Amino acid sequence: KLGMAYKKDDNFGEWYSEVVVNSEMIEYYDISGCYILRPWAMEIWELLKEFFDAEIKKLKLKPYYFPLFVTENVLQKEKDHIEGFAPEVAWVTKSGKSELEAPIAIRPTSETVMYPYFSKWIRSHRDLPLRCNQWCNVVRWEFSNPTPFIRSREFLWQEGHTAFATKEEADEEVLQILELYRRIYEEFLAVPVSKGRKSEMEKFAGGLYTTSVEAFIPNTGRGIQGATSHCLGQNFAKMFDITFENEKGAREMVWQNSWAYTTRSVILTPYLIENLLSVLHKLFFLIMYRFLQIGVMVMTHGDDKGLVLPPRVAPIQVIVIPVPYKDADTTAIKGACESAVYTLNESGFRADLDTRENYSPGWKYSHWEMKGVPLRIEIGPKDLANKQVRIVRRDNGAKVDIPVDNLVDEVKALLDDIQANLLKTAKEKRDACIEVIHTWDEFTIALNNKRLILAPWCDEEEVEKDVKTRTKGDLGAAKTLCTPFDQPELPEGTLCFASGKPAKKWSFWGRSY
Ligand SMILES: O=C(C[C@H]1NCCC[C@H]1O)Cn1cnc2c(c1=O)CCCC2
Ligand SMILES: [Mg+2]
Repeated sequence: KLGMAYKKDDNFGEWYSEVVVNSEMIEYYDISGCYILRPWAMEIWELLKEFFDAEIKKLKLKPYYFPLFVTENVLQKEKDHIEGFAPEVAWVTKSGKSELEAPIAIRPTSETVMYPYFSKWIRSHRDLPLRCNQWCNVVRWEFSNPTPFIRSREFLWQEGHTAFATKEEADEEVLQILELYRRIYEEFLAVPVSKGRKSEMEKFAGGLYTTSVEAFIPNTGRGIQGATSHCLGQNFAKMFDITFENEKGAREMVWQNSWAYTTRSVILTPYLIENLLSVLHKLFFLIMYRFLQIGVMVMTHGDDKGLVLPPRVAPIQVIVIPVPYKDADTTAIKGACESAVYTLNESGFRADLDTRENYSPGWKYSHWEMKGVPLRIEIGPKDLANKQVRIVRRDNGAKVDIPVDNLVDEVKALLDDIQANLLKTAKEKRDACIEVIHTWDEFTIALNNKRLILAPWCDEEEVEKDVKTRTKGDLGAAKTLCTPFDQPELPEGTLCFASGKPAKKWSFWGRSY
């Protein structure tokens, strides 16, 4: 399938759904809310996993695998904050024809699976810190409230669960992990994010505080929460009796963190919200595509020709295409292509060639542009004669002829430039959306202009709730996205934009996914 039916700026949701299918990232599945991850998506996920896993091993994280299933009574231990989530929990009630005595839950997250064993394993301060990470799938049978849409139900993630003797150690690790999440976005996906702290209302209810990296999609004017790194305080230690004997022989509760970069996000929500009416008669668009990192990357860099992949996550960084003319020496051209690929692979690049006879060069150009491959190399008779290759950039379409002898250096320079260029462009676009406001009127105007709003706030939860109420609408209410660690100057006497009380901090506000 070539060419896009939808334009990114005209019909974002449809454009997005088309891109992820045409680029062969996902295939829709016959259970709504589930999808098949094809190699073009899984290879990206595996590149991110390779980086993150290596980095957390430096932080002494150990790999575990806990069961998919959790019993009802253990799950209920989180009852004080879980009841809000209860509808999302999927249960196994039968095996074959017979009912199970007691239903068994499928993990929606693994605190209740893990922490009874943390309680058993942690006895003395010598057993600390305990650092556990698992790569797995989780199931959340989510329903997006008013619309009849079923949100996706299974996703992949990594979940880190750590326990320390002191709060200081926990606080430090929260930020170490958050920095890794920032790197995933900015250094791999070339997506700019803001590090900050969630408000009391937006944080994980079971924790002490939540930090997150927040991205923003200019096309829809919506913030998107990236990964989250929570300090749980001693809340779960109390729930699950996770205590240790300290050096003085006294018994203390541990301090815990949990953190995930969840490959989930409601990608079609912008589609849902933006096109609620058209959506209703397009019920077949039931697909919820939750692939946080990758979804945000597609949205940020994609264009009307399809995906644009940052080189550091591109499964193929360079595609080599022979351009034979009728009387050309096709064997020599093919040989030149093969040696170019060989040279690049030997130098550590992910290069491949497309020698399929049944497709024209032109068709191949469009196909690999749709898949977002950062560089295309064309080799025709002229290139062969001049001992050169033609390189075409996917991000800006620039064409350059380079001597075969300089191939590796030129490709390296081009890929580095593309990676930097994608982040720089995305940062400029995101920054252009940021609007600093001081009054309620400025806030509502900025909100309707799809801005990422930076506003002085009194930090009162009642006020946050009030803003949500006052901005209700079919585009969704405004909410706090995070309080950025990087705080601008707050002049004495600055008042909260919503309550008029003395402002305590600058926070990012906006609509979100
Ligand atoms: O999962 C978390 C917190 C925490 N879990 C571990 C990784 C980090 C972070 O996501 C919050 N949460 C979200 N969603 C649900 C639950 C839940 O606890 C429990 C019930 C089902 C739905
Ligand atoms: Mg949820």
